[in-house]
Amino acid sequence: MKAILALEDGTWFAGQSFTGPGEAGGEVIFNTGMSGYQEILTDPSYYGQMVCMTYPLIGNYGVNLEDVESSRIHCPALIVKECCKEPSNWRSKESLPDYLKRHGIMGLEGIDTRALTRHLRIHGAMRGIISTADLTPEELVAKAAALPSMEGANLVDFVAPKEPYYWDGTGPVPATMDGDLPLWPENSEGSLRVIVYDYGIKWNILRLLAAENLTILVVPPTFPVHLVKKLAPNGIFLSNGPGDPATLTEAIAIIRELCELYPVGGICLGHQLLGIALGGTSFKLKFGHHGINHPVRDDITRKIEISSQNHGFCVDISNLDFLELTHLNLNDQTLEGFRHKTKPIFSVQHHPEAGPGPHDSQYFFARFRRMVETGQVQ
Ligand SMILES: NC(=O)CC[C@H](N)C(=O)O
Repeated sequence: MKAILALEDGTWFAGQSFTGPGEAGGEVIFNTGMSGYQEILTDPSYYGQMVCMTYPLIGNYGVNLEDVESSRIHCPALIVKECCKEPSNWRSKESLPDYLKRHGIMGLEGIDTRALTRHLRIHGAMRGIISTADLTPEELVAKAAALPSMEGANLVDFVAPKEPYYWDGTGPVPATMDGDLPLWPENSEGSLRVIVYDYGIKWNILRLLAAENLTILVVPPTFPVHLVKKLAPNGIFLSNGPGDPATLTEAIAIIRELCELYPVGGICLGHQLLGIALGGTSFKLKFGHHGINHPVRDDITRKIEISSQNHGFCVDISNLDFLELTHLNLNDQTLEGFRHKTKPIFSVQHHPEAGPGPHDSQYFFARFRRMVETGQVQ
């Protein structure tokens, strides 16, 4: 079925919908991973973003039950050169088109994804509409231009939990409550206890925190500090998530207080919020970093890591002399991580949990555990 992708700047591409009739809108970005489409689709940080995969054949290993990063798909649409309709893999339970259809997500194929990617690289990520409706490209361009911009978008409420929960190894389980106070999981006295702020967390982060033998209690973005104090955790973790970090003023104010009280670590949106809470500012990157082969230098070990990345914003902490830059992106020299010079606080912009991607940065979780245990960043 014919479908058109129209961008806000007037550019448009004609292709085919492989998910039937429909319409979807959002910020159009590209991801350079050759695989990992299932993790990308279910990563809540992609909420509101239509992802164009630069690799030309997507879907050939199908969809399985294990590779999910949350319980649903968050991208409004997936854009590919060619979608494989007959997957072949021992773990596959469903084809990519069936999976997208079951979740009501648009799939567009048959466009020149290389031309689209080059366009976004030159002109920056922009709003777009994909539609099978009988509308002219000009009408669709006007619709795309009327969509809300990613800059200034507060999207966390669409993906974050409303209530505290535990992680049982495979999914979230509602926390036992005493009034408005969630309780730590049973028999967790004596273990290292971490409160995880969930702004749209990827499950692999929870899997890897749990693998460090940390007891986890996951809470919503505006979980108040007075309840944190009652729970007396050993540390705080701030998750990834969608949208513009600067809009999350309540979460930022909470983090600012928490930094005075506990060891704090963060990933991606969590890193950005931490940077802003400590006095930095955020800005939008031209087309963002979305892929699984981004080189990062860890200035603590002087090692180079190939990392998984997915972010459209970045933080500037250059005027804060109490923070030390620990990680640098070697593609564009942007900030990838920092630590506090005197307090147990550190974070990274990339995704050490991979899901999808290489495992070079997974030491983050052991480093986080050591910080929670010793009160010092090493
Ligand atoms: N993966 C994330 O946490 C993304 C953070 C933020 N929404 C950004 O695009 O920069």
